[in-house]
Amino acid sequence: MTREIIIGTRDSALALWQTNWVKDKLQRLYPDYKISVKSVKTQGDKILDVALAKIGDKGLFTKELEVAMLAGEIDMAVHSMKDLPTALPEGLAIGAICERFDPRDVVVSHKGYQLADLPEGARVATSSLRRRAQLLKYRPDLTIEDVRGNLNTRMRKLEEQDFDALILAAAGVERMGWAERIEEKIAYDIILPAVGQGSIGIELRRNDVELKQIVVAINHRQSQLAILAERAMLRKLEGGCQIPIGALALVEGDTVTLEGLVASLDGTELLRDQVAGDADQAEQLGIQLADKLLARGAKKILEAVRRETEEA
Ligand SMILES: NCc1[nH]cc(CCC(=O)O)c1CC(=O)O
Repeated sequence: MTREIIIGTRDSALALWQTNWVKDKLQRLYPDYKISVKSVKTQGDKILDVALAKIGDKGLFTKELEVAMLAGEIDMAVHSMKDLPTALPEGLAIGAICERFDPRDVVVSHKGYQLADLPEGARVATSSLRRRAQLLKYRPDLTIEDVRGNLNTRMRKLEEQDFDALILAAAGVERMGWAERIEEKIAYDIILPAVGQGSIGIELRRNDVELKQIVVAINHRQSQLAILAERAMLRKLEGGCQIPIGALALVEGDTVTLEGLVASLDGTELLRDQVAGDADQAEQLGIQLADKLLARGAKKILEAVRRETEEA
């Protein structure tokens, strides 16, 4: 007899889209399994009035799902890889990393602006310290405004609060069906994405051998190597998601090229570097890049950021 597989997810529209995408893929490959979806509210979905940087506890969008998984209420959780902390709880593991979508950040603007033609002092909305730092490095005149909430809420606030532009991940905007609202896909030399951005991952119980064998079918090797390299860099730098750290690994044939960045909150100090090497050394490359950045002074920048975000 085949068992039922219960997939846990947050209940935001994007999370549900992602979960159904995974469910459909699995159901097509394994028509005999009954696969169902159960939604769980996470801290990150409940606390909507506080800036992310201030509540920047690791696993804000994932913890409740992990608790439910360990309790056996769900069998696996579908996450945006960028929201999944680099250290997982004892007993859980990443079972698959699906093919990455476009990792870039994008500009959405009801006024039709791209970054280069935003007027002096324009108000740009993002709650990400990584985006803020890089935007200020590129355009120190911009006013960065905090915006919280799921994608629907942020899109609404763009117009309600009359921001000039809103920065979001291409993957989320496109999954929500809003591709035509994108004014610009931001080049990597202006904004390096978040670790894991654009990729959907599956977390499961380490000892669930049957499910592990099922989900590897939707693992995408190149995306997995890229994201493992990025996560190894992040882990070594000990940054949560609310620290100005960016990364992007590209895998071509047997080679991984990994670029990474650490910045101060105002973008005035910004270290960017890259390493390249063998794809089967992806995680070592991430550590190598972190070491390279640390040798250039990343530690001082990160310590200052932690102090400043705690004070804020
Ligand atoms: N932190 C929220 C979040 N988590 C994942 C995505 C986008 C989808 C993805 O990166 O796979 C978003 C929205 C955004 O940053 O615009």
